[in-house]
Amino acid sequence: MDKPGIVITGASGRMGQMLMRTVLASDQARLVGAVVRPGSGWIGRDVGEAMGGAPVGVIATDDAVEAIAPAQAVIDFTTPEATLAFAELTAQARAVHVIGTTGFSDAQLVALKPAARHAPIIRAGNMSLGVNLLVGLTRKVAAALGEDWDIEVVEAHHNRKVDAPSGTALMLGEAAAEGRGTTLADLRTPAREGITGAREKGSIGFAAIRGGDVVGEHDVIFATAGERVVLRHLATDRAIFARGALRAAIWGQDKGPGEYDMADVLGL
Ligand SMILES: NC(=O)C1=CN([C@@H]2O[C@H](COP(=O)(O)OP(=O)(O)OC[C@H]3O[C@@H](n4cnc5c(N)ncnc54)[C@H](O)[C@@H]3O)[C@@H](O)[C@H]2O)C=CC1
Ligand SMILES: O=C(O)C1=N[C@H](C(=O)O)C[C@H](O)C1
Repeated sequence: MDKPGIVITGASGRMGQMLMRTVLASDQARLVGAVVRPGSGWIGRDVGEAMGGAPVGVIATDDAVEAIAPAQAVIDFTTPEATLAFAELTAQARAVHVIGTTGFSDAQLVALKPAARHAPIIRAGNMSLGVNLLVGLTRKVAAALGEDWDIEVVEAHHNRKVDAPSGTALMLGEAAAEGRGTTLADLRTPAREGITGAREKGSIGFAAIRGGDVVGEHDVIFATAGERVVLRHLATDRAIFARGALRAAIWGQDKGPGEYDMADVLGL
C-alpha cells in the first residue's frame, strides 16, 4: 500500500507545526495538505518556509474542502467548533480523522457521532504513550483503594491553553471513576471557590494551573489519613503527542467506520 497522505489542520498552531515536522520526517506517511484559519498570514505560503526552513511543496490553504478531499488521514488539533466542521469533510473523503482537540461540550461530542458512521474517528485528550499507560494505572489504583481514599487530579499547562480541566485530566478522572465502578459524570466535583463545605466522600476533584511554557503535567492524587499515592506524568516535548497522532493515522488505515481511542491504537 502507498504511504497514506496526511492533511494537518490548524497547521500554523503549536501542535500543527509539530505535526507537520513529524509527518515530514516520517518514512511511513506523506504530508499532502495544510489547512489554516481564514485570514491566516500563512495562506498561499509553502509550509516549510512558513516554519522557517526549506520549501516542502505543500502550500497552506484555508480551503478545507479542497485540501481534505484527497486525504487518507486528517490530523486535527484545533478547536471544538473547527473539528466538528472538519469531521464532516473527513467523513465525506472516507479518511481517518485523528482528533487531538480538547474542550468539547457533551453536545459537541454527540455531534461528532454521525461522521463516525462513515469513517474511523480516533480521538484522545492525550496521544502520548505515557499518559495512556497512566490511564490504565489510574483505573487499577482507584479500583484497589476504597472510598476513604480521596481522588484529586491536578494539572499544569502553558499560559495559552484555553480549556480546563485539560482533556488529559478528564481522561484520568474518567479512568478513576471507572475503577470505582461508575462514571465521572457521577463523581465529578464542580470547580471549588468560596465556602465549599467539606469534601464529599467518593468525589473526584480537579485543579488547573496555567503559566509560562509548561507543555503538560498531570498528577492523580489518592489521599487518605496518614498517606498519599501520587501518579504523575510530565510532558516536556510536544513531539510525544505528534508521534502518537501519526501512529493513530497509520493504524486507522485498515479500520472500518467507528469511534476509537489511543488505547485501541496502542493495544492497551
Ligand atoms: N490530544 C493531545 O495529545 C493534545 C491535544 N492538544 C489540544 O490541541 C488543541 C490545539 O492546541 P495548540 O496547538 O496548543 O493550540 P494553537 O492555538 O497553537 O493551535 C490551534 C490552531 O488551530 C487553528 N484553527 C482554529 N480554527 C480553525 C479553523 N476553522 N480552520 C483552520 N484552523 C483553525 C488556529 O488558527 C491555530 O493555529 C487544543 O485543544 C489542545 O488542548 C494539544 C496537545 C496535545
Ligand atoms: O493544550 C495543550 O497544550 C495540551 N492539551 C491536552 C490536554 O488538554 O490534556 C494534552 C496536553 O496536556 C497538552
